[in-house]
Amino acid sequence: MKGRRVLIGVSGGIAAYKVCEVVSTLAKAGVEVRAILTDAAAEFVTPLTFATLCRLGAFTDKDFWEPNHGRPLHILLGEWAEVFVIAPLTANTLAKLAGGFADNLLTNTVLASKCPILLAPAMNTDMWEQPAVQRNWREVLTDGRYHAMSPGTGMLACDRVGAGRMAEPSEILAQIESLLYTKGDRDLAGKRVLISAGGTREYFDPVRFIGNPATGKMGIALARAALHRGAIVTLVHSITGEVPLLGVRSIALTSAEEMRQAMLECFTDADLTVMAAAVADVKPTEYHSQKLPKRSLPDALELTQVPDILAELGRLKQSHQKLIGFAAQTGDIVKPALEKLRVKKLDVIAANAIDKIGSGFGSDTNQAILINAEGKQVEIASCSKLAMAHRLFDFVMEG
Ligand SMILES: Cc1cc2nc3c(=O)[nH]c(=O)nc-3n(C[C@H](O)[C@H](O)[C@H](O)COP(=O)(O)O)c2cc1C
Ligand SMILES: CC(C)(COP(=O)(O)O)[C@@H](O)C(=O)NCCC(=O)NCCS
Ligand SMILES: [Mg+2]
Repeated sequence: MKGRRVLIGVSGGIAAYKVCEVVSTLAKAGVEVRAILTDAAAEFVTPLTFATLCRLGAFTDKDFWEPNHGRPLHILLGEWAEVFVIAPLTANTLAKLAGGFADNLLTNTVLASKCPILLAPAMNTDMWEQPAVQRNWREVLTDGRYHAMSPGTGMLACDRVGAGRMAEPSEILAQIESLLYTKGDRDLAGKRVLISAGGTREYFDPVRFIGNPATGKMGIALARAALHRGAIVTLVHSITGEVPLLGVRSIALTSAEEMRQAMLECFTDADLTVMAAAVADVKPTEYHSQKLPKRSLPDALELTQVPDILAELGRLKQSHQKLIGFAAQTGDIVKPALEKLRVKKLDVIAANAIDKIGSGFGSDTNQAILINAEGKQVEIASCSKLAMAHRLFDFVMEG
């Protein structure tokens, strides 16, 4: 994202305080950031705070009317931006966007720009659910230029729990990264994408299990990337902790057998399936429903093979469906990946060197060699898992 240009529009809601973190994270990643504040936004967070975090400056309506910019400020900023983010988006500014109004720097810059615009509304539940607000929201989204970060449900600043909570900074940041990558293109629009994530656990009593270090980060990145490209996404995951993905159908489970059932159920409808989960290959043969006392623990554990989900999906695959696998390997990664691609009838495999620094389990970055059924290979150098997800979808869509 280094050197890319992101314009942040802030309208007047209390959620503006969380956008400081978005700006700070972008600036630290080397992104060129500028901010526009409405007069109401400046009541919540000062332009000085945003200007300092941005490094490149924050602008208000006072600047809009200054005669010394050379060319009009809204034209300069509109032409400069590669991605425009409006967060928080107030009911008031949303109404202006829906109507095409331009009575301040922020809304003039919207009309004087052509880049994709990411909208993150935030407001009290009664405000959000107002028919006029909902009408405006539907109206703006008919314009493909706008990308929605729909608000979530949770605790609001008025001490109420309900809809209207602004998307979290981490989600906004992820979608900015996607928009910089795709330039707003939705090449997976209407496609059903099924993704598995995380590492399964095979318990032999209520507290002890066979597992692996997978965290689900690659699968979550794939789900985000697919969602940002317009897909209808289902995420089947065995991840401990919350999966905060709004707009993704999420199925939580624990064991390989549960994952098998869920994947088989969802697979029929899927256009594209990516198996990013690390599924245990074996499970303890016996399960004890009560915790075994230490003294009763066996010296050796008898194991049984678990069904190979990916191979089963490969056998069920129809010609219109695409199936993508991951091969987490150490040492020579290409040879075993090619074998897995062929045996399991995959369309694409990502050969993943898990013994390299900044790659594989738990890390935020990844590197891989992508291989398709025709034998084409592309090496992807270390990048964020979200960037890896986009490179993978590009590779699949290019054929
Ligand atoms: C304390 C306080 C909190 C507010 N929070 C929100 C909010 O979360 N969402 C919203 O749409 N409006 C909120 N408003 C109302 C807007 O600030 C008001 O509609 C303003 O005119 C918006 O102007 P702008 O869209 O130009 O920024 C709040 C107002 C106050 C005084
Ligand atoms: C205000 C806030 C950003 C607080 O988030 P936080 O709980 O993570 O600190 C979040 O609750 C939110 O996005 N709320 C929607 C806007 C809102 O509450 N407006 C005021 C209602 S009167
Ligand atoms: Mg395996």
